[in-house]
Amino acid sequence: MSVHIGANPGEIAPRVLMPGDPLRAKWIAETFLQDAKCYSTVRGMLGFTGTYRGVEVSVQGSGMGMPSATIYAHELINEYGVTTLIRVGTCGAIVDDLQLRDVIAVNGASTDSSMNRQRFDGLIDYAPVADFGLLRTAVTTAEERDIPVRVGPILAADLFYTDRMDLYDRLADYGVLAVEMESAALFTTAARYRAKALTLLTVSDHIKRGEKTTSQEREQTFSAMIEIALDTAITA
Ligand SMILES: O=P(O)(O)O[C@H]1O[C@H](CO)[C@@H](O)[C@H]1O
Ligand SMILES: O=c1cc[nH]c(=O)[nH]1
Repeated sequence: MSVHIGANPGEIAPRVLMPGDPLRAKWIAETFLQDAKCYSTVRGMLGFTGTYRGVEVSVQGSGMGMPSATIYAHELINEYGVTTLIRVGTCGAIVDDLQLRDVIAVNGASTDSSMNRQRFDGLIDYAPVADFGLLRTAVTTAEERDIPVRVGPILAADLFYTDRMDLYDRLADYGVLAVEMESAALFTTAARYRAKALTLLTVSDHIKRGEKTTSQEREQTFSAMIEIALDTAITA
């Protein structure tokens, strides 16, 4: 057992899907995995291992925000030998040509978090990026499944409720598609410990247009993203 994950050694697969929402983890395990078993209920941050097309896959909730996601990524890699982490999250779009439920494959994550400023003494603006092999597999998989996927960069933000919408407009001018709250930390942690990481997101909100999905939809309905993530995970 690690501090925040109640699994015994060997109970977590080398490939892990990471939704922020632990109940999305439960839904993924129950809907997509065979013989899924819950290995951790610590802090209600549920984790499951089962098989997908005969390959062992785990699903671990990671919570909201970069401090929480970093704890789970760190322990999965360093205490359970996880080599592939695929975040399956939700996001708020900030560009006009994204619609609710569109899927994004994230290639890089800008951030307003100070975590990497601490790592590099404020001297370097480190660029957290996705693993290219995972990204390529996800795009190919999506094409094979006929699921449209937008590849591009996002902002990993500390604030869900911002009062600096002007900065979102500026980021959109620079090609940033959407905002979520974990990927910069996930990509950085994976790079630091030589693991591979990717983020797939489903647009749950349009921040500029004020459009939203329900919490039930965020928990239980973003199947296209999960199918791409699972196919990518078992190919990794
Ligand atoms: O749906 P998840 O994966 O939690 O991701 C997004 O949703 C949460 C905010 O509602 C943040 O964690 C954000 O990154
Ligand atoms: O971080 C997030 C996630 C979903 N929607 C948002 O607006 N922000």
